[in-house]
Amino acid sequence: MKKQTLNKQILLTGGGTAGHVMVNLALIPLLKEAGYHIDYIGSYDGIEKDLISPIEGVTYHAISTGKYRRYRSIENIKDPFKVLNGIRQSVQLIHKLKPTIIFSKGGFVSVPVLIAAKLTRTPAVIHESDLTPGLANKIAMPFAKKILVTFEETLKYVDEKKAAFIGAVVRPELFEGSKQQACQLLDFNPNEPILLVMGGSTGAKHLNEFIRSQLEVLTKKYQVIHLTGRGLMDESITHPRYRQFDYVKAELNDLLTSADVIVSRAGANAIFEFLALKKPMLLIPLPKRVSRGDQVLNAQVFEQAGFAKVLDEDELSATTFFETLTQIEQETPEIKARMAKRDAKDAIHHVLETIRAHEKHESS
Ligand SMILES: CC(=O)N[C@H]1[C@@H](OP(=O)(O)OP(=O)(O)OC[C@H]2O[C@@H](n3ccc(=O)[nH]c3=O)[C@H](O)[C@@H]2O)O[C@H](CO)[C@@H](O)[C@@H]1O
Repeated sequence: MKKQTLNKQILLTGGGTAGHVMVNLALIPLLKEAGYHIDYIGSYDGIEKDLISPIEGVTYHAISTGKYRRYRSIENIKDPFKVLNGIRQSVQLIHKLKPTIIFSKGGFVSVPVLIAAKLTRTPAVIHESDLTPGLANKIAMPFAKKILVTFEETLKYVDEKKAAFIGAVVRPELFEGSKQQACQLLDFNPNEPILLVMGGSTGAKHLNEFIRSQLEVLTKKYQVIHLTGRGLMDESITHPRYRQFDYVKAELNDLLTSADVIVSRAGANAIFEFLALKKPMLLIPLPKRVSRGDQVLNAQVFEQAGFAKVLDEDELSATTFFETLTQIEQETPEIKARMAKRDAKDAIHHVLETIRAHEKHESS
């Protein structure tokens, strides 16, 4: 009798910002270990291409995608056609690759893939890291088999029969950072305080400009690491106590570990990483007027839990900024004690178990 082997073929998707790729990055090593063939659908030029395509053992497929903009633009008329083309390409890829399951981390690139999943009756599991679901995940929810969420509060926004609260997925390598290595790389003194600024994977122009305007005062007390976002570095600034990077990959764990305090936007992945590494944080969320307001809600939950202090971007001034930083310094032992009590869930294994529970069982 011919021996039957289980065909484990997974199709991953998600992108647009790094936040929509991180869970996939954490998942890929586990999937490889479990013997999956891994394909990834992303856009032609998004950050997911840069982060995923170099990974050995993962085949990256680029498709045409559209995006929803909150402002009037000619692109809003062209984009539905791009999405239609992306659906056609995804259906073709699904027919060719025959995945037993699709896992989506959200972002606009995932919309055509998930519509194609529905058309081809391929089971899909989705993950939402923000407190309120993003548009792509909202579109996918009715036909997803399971919706995994990072915030417990998200359960009230999704179909409770399908949803599971799993906590934050944090890449394991982030726990392996070394302050000493960071200080060597940066030529910083390990005995003096370090403040890290992160504007989110796509950067935050307003936050970047504000930090630069306060550098003289800030660097008197802190050595400053500034992650500006792609293409947003200001090469004209050279200061012995200031280092800027547009986007860091492998060294991120050292840089985060070295920080005594973090000033950041409130992207879901980043703030849970700071929490996992027990870093007190001052959050300046992306305002609701330029987004769907997800970061404002993420930040509120962290403030209520006593993990973060939050400043509205419209209230940001030298006075409010330095007053809030001083409060954080004074309360650091209590903040860290609250963070230490936080139950660290093994979220990434929950993702893998859910995938296994919902995939089609086909033999080859
Ligand atoms: C503008 C926008 O739409 N932002 C959204 C996007 O944010 P964005 O992708 O910016 O934010 P997240 O905090 O979720 O993720 C950023 C990720 O990039 C990593 N990182 C960052 C800088 C760097 O130099 N190197 C690096 O590896 C961080 O460690 C983190 O894992 O997705 C998040 C999760 O859905 C949302 O909460 C944000 O509102």
